[in-house]
Amino acid sequence: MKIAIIGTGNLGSSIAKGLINNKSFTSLYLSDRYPKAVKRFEEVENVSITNDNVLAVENSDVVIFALQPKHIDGVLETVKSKISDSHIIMSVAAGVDIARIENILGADKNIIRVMPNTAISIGKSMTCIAANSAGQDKVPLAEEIFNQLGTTMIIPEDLVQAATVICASGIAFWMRLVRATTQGAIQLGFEAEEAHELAVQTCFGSASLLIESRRHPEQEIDRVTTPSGCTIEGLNEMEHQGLSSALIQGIVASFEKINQLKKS
Ligand SMILES: NC(=O)C1=CN([C@@H]2O[C@H](COP(=O)(O)OP(=O)(O)OC[C@H]3O[C@@H](n4cnc5c(N)ncnc54)[C@H](OP(=O)(O)O)[C@@H]3O)[C@@H](O)[C@H]2O)C=CC1
Ligand SMILES: O=C(O)[C@@H]1CCC=N1
Repeated sequence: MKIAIIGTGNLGSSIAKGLINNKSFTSLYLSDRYPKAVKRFEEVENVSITNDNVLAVENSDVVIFALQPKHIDGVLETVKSKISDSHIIMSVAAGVDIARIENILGADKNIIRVMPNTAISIGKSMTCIAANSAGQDKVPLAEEIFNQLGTTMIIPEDLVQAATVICASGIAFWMRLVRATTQGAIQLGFEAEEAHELAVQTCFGSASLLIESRRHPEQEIDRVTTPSGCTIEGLNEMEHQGLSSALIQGIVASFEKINQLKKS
């Protein structure tokens, strides 16, 4: 598969790293106006680093646009004459809907909105996928690419904004929870590095338990909360302080913001 990534900042370079680790391409063009974040991939076989977006499009079948919303329209305009009916156009831009891309490239082009997160760099992304009408038969190919880089879910386009908040911004939300746990552990007497290790491994164990047991979180909580014990004491205090409510309100605030971005 001949793949191009246009825009190799935080997310574009993470996708590149995941693809390179997995060797899941026959050629990979990485294009950015200043491709510094991917310079380290210069020597990788079949990887080309460029600042020529047109060259990248011309030499690829799948083109992933990993640009900020404010840049994507301009870049699409400059490459649109090179985009054919056989190209598969993917965009990860938050708040940029398929209609906006169709307005520039045409509704007859295969357009797929993909929403991964930065864990794609280590093959652990939760990636949501939604396609336009023309691109429906290309969805299995998108699944094939992104299943190698984590887990995928096909969703209707009107849920992509919500998926962005839960899965893409979600990385930051979970990181903050890990950091808070670390701060708590330091207060209880651990060195910072030890506290970090304890927090990360416990977080990893919790997610792994849910993935492997397929049980509801509350069932796992029941197995930890000894009656009159310390766990329920801590959990109840967290809820008195608004833990669940704060998380839900944060998710809703993030969703409201992404909907404003869509209109701007
Ligand atoms: N970061 C994340 O975790 C996630 C991001 N997204 C979405 O992905 C998109 C990219 O985000 P992110 O990677 O964080 O953003 P970045 O700003 O880190 O990356 C965008 C890259 O595109 C480059 N660029 C700008 N204009 C051009 C151009 N004309 N030609 C080629 N390259 C260009 C930028 O260069 P320069 O720096 O010089 O402007 C930058 O390197 C956004 O739309 C974001 O909403 C979605 C999910 C998760
Ligand atoms: O914060 C943002 O707007 C982008 C979209 C999701 C992750 N980063």
